Amino acid sequence: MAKRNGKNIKGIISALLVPFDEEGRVNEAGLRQIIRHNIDEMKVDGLYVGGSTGENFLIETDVKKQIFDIAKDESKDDIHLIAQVGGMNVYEAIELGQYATELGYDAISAVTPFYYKFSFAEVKEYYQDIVNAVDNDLIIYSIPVLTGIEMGLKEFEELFALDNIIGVKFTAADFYLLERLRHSFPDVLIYSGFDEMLFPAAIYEVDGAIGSTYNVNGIRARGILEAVKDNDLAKARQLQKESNDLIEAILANGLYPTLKRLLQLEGCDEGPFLSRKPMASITDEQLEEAKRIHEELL
Ligand SMILES: CC(=O)N[C@@H]([C@@H](O)[C@H](O)[C@H](O)CO)[C@@H](O)CC(=O)C(=O)O
Repeated sequence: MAKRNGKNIKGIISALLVPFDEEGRVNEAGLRQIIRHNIDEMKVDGLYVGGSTGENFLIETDVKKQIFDIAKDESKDDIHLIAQVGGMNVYEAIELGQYATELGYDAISAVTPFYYKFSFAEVKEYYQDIVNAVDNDLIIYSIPVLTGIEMGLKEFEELFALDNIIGVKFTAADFYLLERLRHSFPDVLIYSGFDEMLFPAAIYEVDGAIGSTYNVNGIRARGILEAVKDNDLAKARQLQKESNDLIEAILANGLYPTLKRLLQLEGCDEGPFLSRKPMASITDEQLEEAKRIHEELL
């Protein structure tokens, strides 16, 4: 299939949650409901498939492909699709990137390799290897707090100079760096990666946001982007405050189990909505708190 134009991907992009059953298999019917909920109710502009929110680092290559298949099949061409293919295995990243490109994904994304303390030269070669082998646009995924890979303006400049690297998912609270990046690379796509910091990121004119909580809070998030564009900062701040009341409660109760429970309470009710081991199953207390969050904060 022909390469799609990742440059059009802007706005609110949900990092797709994936429900699993007791044996760790994908609950396909539930996954399809989550995708439809994102498209029909949250009105998202796109889905980020295979992110950490999809528990991607806990699953096998063929299951990652299965999830890419289901997301493409269910969403057709209704929204943009980004396939997160990165990890510690560059050969897998290439295989998955080629697979998602064949399926018609608009772009791929790859987290910086983690765990080992890779040098910037190694990180750059990883991206070079992926873009050499995959005929698609690529969005860098930078999340230093979890990967330990810190990059500054100079490093980003080197990566943006590589063919087909079109953007970055910027998951950091470094607003100085964000401002410098926006100023220096007006044509590079920048996505805010921390949902609780969307308002300040929007002030710096990010092109969009990729995050987990948009699965249930996509409408408020869009409101933040629109209010900032309209220069209605009081409204944007209020929406971020409401979002952060919600995000704070979700994080305190356990991110993925709570988001999955909220989706169930929103009507995505087909089959089990468990996490993949070694992530723990939701407890009765967490279920109770999720109910309260749904009633009071959503
Ligand atoms: C570490 C983490 O979970 N980050 C989330 C955020 O959406 C995050 O859940 C949210 O801001 C709450 O802290 C995303 O940036 C991750 C993401 O999009 C992905 O890889 O699935």
